[in-house]
Amino acid sequence: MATIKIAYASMTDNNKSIADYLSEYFTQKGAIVDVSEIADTDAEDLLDYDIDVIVTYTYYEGEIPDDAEDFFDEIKDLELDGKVYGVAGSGSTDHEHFGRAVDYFDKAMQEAGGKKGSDVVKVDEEPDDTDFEHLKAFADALLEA
Ligand SMILES: Cc1cc2nc3c(=O)[nH]c(=O)nc-3n(C[C@H](O)[C@H](O)[C@H](O)COP(=O)(O)O)c2cc1C
Repeated sequence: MATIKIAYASMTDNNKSIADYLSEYFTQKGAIVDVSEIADTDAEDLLDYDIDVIVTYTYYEGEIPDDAEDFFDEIKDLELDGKVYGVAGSGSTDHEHFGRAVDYFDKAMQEAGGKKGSDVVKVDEEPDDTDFEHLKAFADALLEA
């Protein structure tokens, strides 16, 4: 049975909805899921699970959220050694750098030696039914990676 960590950053709950959806879906599929806010998570915790999922908003002009900065920096010191990961997140297409924090985390996890189990998923503001379909495919790809 796969163990999965979902670490998320969210101010107005769009990314919390994504994390909650993924948590429910993985649980339905028989995985053991642990969900926490990035601000309360040590990056080293990622080493304890079979699959790591990061869910984040993007802030300022395409930046990592303040509450995710420490966690992001800690990822650089990890040796993920082929561990499967995926990154998703809600941003806003009203901004020039739509969902860029998602790409930053994806790159950091890859550079730390993670195995990308799915393409990233970016959501425009609140997730709708189409987004949930994309998130389901994202979750399935991670389980199969
Ligand atoms: C001041 C500010 C700056 C933002 N900058 C960006 C940005 O550069 N790129 C982006 O995709 N979204 C940007 N956003 C939009 C948020 O990432 C988006 O609303 C997201 O859904 C918030 O997620 P949350 O509800 O989980 O907090 C910005 C929002 C605010 C309030």
